[in-house]
Amino acid sequence: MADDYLVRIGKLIRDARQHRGWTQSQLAEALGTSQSAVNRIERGNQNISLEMIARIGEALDSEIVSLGYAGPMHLRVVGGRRLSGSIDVKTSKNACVALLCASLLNKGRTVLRRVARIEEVFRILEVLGSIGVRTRWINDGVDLEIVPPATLDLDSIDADAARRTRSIIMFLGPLLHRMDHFRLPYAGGCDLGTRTVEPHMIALRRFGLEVTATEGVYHAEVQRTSPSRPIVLTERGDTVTENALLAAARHDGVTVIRNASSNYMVQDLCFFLEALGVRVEGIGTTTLTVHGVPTIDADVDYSPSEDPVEAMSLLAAAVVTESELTIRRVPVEFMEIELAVLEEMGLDTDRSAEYAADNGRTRLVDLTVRPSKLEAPIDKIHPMPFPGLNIDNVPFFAAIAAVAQGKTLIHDWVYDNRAIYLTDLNRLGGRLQLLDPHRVLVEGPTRWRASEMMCPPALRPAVVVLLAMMAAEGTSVLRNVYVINRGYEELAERLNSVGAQIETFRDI
Ligand SMILES: CC(=O)N[C@H]1[C@@H](OP(=O)(O)OP(=O)(O)OC[C@H]2O[C@@H](n3ccc(=O)[nH]c3=O)[C@H](O)[C@@H]2O)O[C@H](CO)[C@@H](O)[C@@H]1O
Ligand SMILES: C=C(OP(=O)(O)O)C(=O)O
Repeated sequence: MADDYLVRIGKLIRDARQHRGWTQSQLAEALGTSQSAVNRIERGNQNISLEMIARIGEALDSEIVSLGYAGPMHLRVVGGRRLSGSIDVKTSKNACVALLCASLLNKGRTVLRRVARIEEVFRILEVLGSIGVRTRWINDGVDLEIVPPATLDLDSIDADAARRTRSIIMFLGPLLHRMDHFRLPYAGGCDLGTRTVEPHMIALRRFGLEVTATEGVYHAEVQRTSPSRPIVLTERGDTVTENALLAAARHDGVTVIRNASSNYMVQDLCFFLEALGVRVEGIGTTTLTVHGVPTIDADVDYSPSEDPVEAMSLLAAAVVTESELTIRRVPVEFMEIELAVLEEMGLDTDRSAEYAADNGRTRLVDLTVRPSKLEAPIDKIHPMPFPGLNIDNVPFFAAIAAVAQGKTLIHDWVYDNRAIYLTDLNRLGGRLQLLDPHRVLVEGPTRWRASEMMCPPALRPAVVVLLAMMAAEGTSVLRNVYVINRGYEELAERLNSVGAQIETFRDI
């Protein structure tokens, strides 16, 4: 009976694949598996998980095999287990989405290596596909190839996919060189309260872009012009700096951008622009001088760097579970303040010699974290633009502070909502007091207890809750984890590979 079931599913998959006009190899590539595995699945000779059926359904865009995909994904966590061994940091969500937007600058073929297979990237790929850009996973689903068409079809844009990301805003910079008027759906992303796009508009206006916003749509009109003096960003934001860089890259002349972010994703974008033939001076500083080139037609191959926020997440996983864990490929320059604060709190770590990331520029180390007796830091934890403590790393200090002795004040001055979500840790035994929407007082140490709850609607707080569940004895359930999958590739599976016990399941 069981075998018969597999044969029937296999036939459904074969029919859906043939309906799509794909070979077994093409489906294998989309799934990051081998042609022989697809062959076995189609003949009913391979046990197939609901997860795999869901992925096939997604790849083939087929309702027939989308069983298990339609419902949201949940996690069941058996906590109280120590982690051990080593785990690699993947490439960053924030650089990958910026580089995908940047590929729109290039007439030629862009290959991005080891791109994180995360929902945020999938949404941007859906948007790119809908406007005529050819994208495919190559080399067993590890790398991405992107080939834009001669003319983009913005009228067919996948608005649902676009609205689920904030990164779509970075289409503005490249598009202003390709068309005189266009429409884009409003930018979405995590629910972190109001996030302004005004600094983007102020910067891009200098290139002749005017945007009016009505009913969920940006209407863009372009009368190309040259910024006659340096562009001074009103905020040192990451995506606004990237948008200004994207506009400057194809602007025929030299553009100076002041108060630029020098954060990791901005640096990766600068290195990529250099690979496209655009000279950028001042990388790593707050003044960027861009020598634009009006036409970019290059076959380019670039490797985005590792994610400092994922590195911080894995470090926090080790700390809250009191484990010894080696986190490999940590982009150490973008973790320096975090590591200095943790050292003051008493965290015992060991670093390997530095080595270069595949982009040849970013410095990496392997970091071993050991179980330590932590004390609350004397000063509050608060973010600053790079080279300050990364805003996306702040939530992880809530989990770490919860296992330290004493009271830690966390001050997230940046986002309206993110600190509030951290109080979800109280449902797992945490003692966090919300002083106001931006400040949380965390008292440790914590005796975690298992619980069942919905994921907070913001990526980092959601992962923080997951980490606390990993520390809590017993079985916890975290419901609807799309928001985690937005920024982390197979996080549960990877944590399981170092000793966690996390099962994914869905409502059917
Ligand atoms: C795709 C991507 O790369 N997303 C990152 C990027 O989003 P992004 O660049 O879109 O960040 P925002 O523009 O939303 O800026 C974050 C918040 O910081 C405030 N702000 C920022 C800079 C500044 O000098 N003054 C100021 O007040 C903004 O008003 C906003 O409330 O940067 C954020 C802040 O590092 C990160 O959390 C996001 O993960
Ligand atoms: C806030 C974040 O991302 P985004 O800008 O994509 O919403 C994040 O990565 O934590």
